[in-house]
Amino acid sequence: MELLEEHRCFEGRQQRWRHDSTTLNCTMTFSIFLPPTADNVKPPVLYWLSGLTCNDENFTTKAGAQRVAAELGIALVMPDTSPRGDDVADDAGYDLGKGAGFYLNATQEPWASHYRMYDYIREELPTLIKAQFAVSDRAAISGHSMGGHGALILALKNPGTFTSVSAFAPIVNPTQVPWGQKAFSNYLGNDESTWQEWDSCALMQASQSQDAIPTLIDQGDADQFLANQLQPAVLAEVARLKSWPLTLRIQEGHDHSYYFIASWIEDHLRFHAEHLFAK
Ligand SMILES: N[C@@H](CCC(=O)N[C@@H](CSC=O)C(=O)NCC(=O)O)C(=O)O
Repeated sequence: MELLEEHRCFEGRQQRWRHDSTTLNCTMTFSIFLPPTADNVKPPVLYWLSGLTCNDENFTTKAGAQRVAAELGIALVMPDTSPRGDDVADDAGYDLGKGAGFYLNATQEPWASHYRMYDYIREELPTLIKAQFAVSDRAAISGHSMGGHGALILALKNPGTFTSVSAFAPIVNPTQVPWGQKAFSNYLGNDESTWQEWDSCALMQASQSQDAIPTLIDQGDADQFLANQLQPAVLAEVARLKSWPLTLRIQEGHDHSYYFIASWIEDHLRFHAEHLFAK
């Protein structure tokens, strides 16, 4: 691992690291915020998954999460959104290829050799974080848009791994909307039955009641992608039918930007803290 940057931030440390990923078969960069802690106290971790076109720095520099994470004693881990490098397949569109990994494991060429973001976030990155940093085993997950989809599917597919999940303007039903259909047909192929295991609505529909975890979704009503890409009400309806503890909040006047995330991230951190620190 190579330390690329380090900054004091409130009473904690904001760092950026580069490492070789065996899962993704390329060099990756991630950011981490380490809060101040008393000696021998290991903070829990909130994994943040960003959206289309992002890398690890969008959330780090725009969301303003560090002040409250420092106060609460939560470490923040911000991975990149896709594999990177000259030999990694890409597409001219902003919604496919680099910056658009969709947190799944691709099965189709030319994507399959690198695009395994699901395995990277589920296994390789947490293993590395726990080995290299003094953090506890307790973890929660959150994300925005494509990253909200990622957070939801990671939580739904891995019962017991996360204490809680939250999302800002997530793509909840990717099998039914243009962003998801473009990504899934390329990464997974045209057999739509293989898409279901990457769709949070389908996963929640098939979930067991004992696996439900507290879930918070914020959605701006002035979001330009709300009607044709996001539709969080579809997941809220599945949650209602399954008695899954999901709270969907519609935030008046907010769009899809990081100004929206910055406005509500404190609520999400306090929501996760309640569950990360529960006895
Ligand atoms: N360029 C695109 C829209 C790209 C965009 O809005 N990206 C969002 C995430 S969208 C869903 O995953 C984002 O977070 N951008 C980075 C930022 O710092 O704002 C278009 O013009 O339509």
